[in-house]
Amino acid sequence: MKQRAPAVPEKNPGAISTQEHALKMKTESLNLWYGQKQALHDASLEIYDGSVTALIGPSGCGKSTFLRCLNRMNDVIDIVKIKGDVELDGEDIYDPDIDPVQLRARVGMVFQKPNPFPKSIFENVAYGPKIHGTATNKSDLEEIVVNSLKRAGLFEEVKDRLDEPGTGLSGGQQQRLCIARAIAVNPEVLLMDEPCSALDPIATAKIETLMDELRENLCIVIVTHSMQQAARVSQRTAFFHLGKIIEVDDTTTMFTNPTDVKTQDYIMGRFG
Ligand SMILES: Nc1ncnc2c1ncn2[C@@H]1O[C@H](COP(=O)(O)OP(=O)(O)OP(=O)(O)O)[C@@H](O)[C@H]1O
Repeated sequence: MKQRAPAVPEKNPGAISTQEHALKMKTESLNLWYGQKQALHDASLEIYDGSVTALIGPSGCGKSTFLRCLNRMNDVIDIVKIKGDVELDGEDIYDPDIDPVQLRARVGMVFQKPNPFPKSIFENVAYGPKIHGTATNKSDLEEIVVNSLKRAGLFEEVKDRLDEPGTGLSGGQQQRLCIARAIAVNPEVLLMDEPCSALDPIATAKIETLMDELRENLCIVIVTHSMQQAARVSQRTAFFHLGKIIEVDDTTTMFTNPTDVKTQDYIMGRFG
């Protein structure tokens, strides 16, 4: 059965003013090849502070590839070649002087499948601050871990078992643990690649609420297959098709009055 266009839910956070929110990241004419196969074509996007940007589009259109360009996660794939600009606060993140490890502390990432380390809950969150040297002593570290777990909405559920393995938590709790781990190093941008696809509706709702709280202090870019989720959590949406960004606009406009016929067809469920 064909999917119907998602009504923009009442919970939709509404548009942000791109005048009032600082431009945090920007891609310009971004092209990416996996060997001979071009996966991104001249992708240009502006990403604003204090907002959630949703990347939507049919399977294989390049959403995850684009997301991974924002913190150079594609660097680890040998056959990848990239051309074009990606800026963070006006600085080229592909400049040879930029250390990708430091960059990934500023632009953190949460993946589709929760992937806690095989360590305790405490150690999962303490890992980043330890390797980046953000905590100078034990009590600093404890404070960072507790605060990160609180910000990720997980502390109350785990406060009595911080020494137990992170892998022993439920799927939704593990994903919030991964969010706590990502925010423990105070990233400025958080990339989320289908963070709720392995979660039930209650765990999904918790993550969505969390995203709305977290965006006060950072900017979020989320890849989602769910148009309803894009409409619920994001202020801006970019529609991808065959490696191109076809349309980008504030989320309400995108879902109620898209300009491009391909966007209309996708959100009406005519393909994808
Ligand atoms: N490591 C890789 N090596 C070769 N090709 C790849 C690799 N990763 C992705 N691709 C190809 O690049 C294109 C874009 O893939 P990508 O995963 O970015 O799309 P997507 O929109 O995120 O898809 P989905 O919604 O199914 O996750 C696809 O044709 C895919 O097969």
